[in-house]
Amino acid sequence: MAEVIEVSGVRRSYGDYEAVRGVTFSVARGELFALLGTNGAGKTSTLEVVEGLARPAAGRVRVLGRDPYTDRAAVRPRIGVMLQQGGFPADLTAAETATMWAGTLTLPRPVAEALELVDLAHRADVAVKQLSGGERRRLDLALAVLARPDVLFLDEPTTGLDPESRRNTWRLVRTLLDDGVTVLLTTHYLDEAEELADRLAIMHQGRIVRTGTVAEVVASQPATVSFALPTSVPRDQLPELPGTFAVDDGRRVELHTGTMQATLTGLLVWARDHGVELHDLSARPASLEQAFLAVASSDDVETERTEVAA
Ligand SMILES: Nc1ncnc2c1ncn2[C@@H]1O[C@H](COP(=O)(O)OP(=O)(O)OP(=O)(O)O)[C@@H](O)[C@H]1O
Repeated sequence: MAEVIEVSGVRRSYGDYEAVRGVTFSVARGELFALLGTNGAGKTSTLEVVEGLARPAAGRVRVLGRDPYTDRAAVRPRIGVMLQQGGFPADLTAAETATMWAGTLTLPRPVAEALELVDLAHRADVAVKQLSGGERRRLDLALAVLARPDVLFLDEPTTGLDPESRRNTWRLVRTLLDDGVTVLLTTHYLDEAEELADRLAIMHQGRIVRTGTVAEVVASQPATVSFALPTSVPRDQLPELPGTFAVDDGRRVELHTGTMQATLTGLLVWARDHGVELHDLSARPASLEQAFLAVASSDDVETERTEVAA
């Protein structure tokens, strides 16, 4: 499948500070790729380079086969951009804002259709300054889809939206993907990434530290098997199983394992052979949140180590 977005070894600096430190990924047509990461990880800095708003200090970017910075005139008409903070003239209405923006485009959607797509048709004649934060966000999205873009960049598109509006936005994004639009998204909402992303990357301190499908990224973390041990069974009678035992003050036992099936089999065979009934037995894979937190905390440890060494 043809790659619509290709990013290879991209670096970006602000003065002496290198915010993006060699980022590589690609996105195929009709695919949604999500960039996740801690605050300041470099998501927006990366997105701006791919959008052609900034030149990378090093590396190569292609969008629809062209350099989005040097070949901006060719790329810009085919992309839609929803920035983290869109600036609108406050006194224009939503419809006037969209009409003004449509005037800069070659073959825009009808303004009414774009507002309808983001559920703002009923607010068309309301001045931007009177729209709520979430409504402004949706107006921003309407402008991004006005040009019928082949590639859509969404920087935290649902921040500040109520749950229903978020779900409506997700529905719109899915419709666009079905139509073959390619989407690069940044978000702090892990459920949003789980809902929408075909593949994702977790960035931290300017680098991609995990990437793949949600399932692949989650599989990098241990699953949890837990149960309550009957009081009649001493803890030291538990079998030797792969994974770490974490026994709290009560009778609850937790195992963290990278081989859930083998661990469960060992546990259940032991329980059967010893006539032990395991109460509240549960086995669950890691969540995307756990994978995310592991990335964040592993670097915290590194920072702490550095501080101790210094
Ligand atoms: N214009 C700028 N001048 C100097 N430093 C900047 C500038 N823009 C961003 N940075 C720094 O670069 C780093 C990456 O910022 P960036 O906005 O790309 O992160 P992010 O992952 O999008 O963060 P967030 O989740 O908070 O939006 C941060 O340390 C930030 O302070």
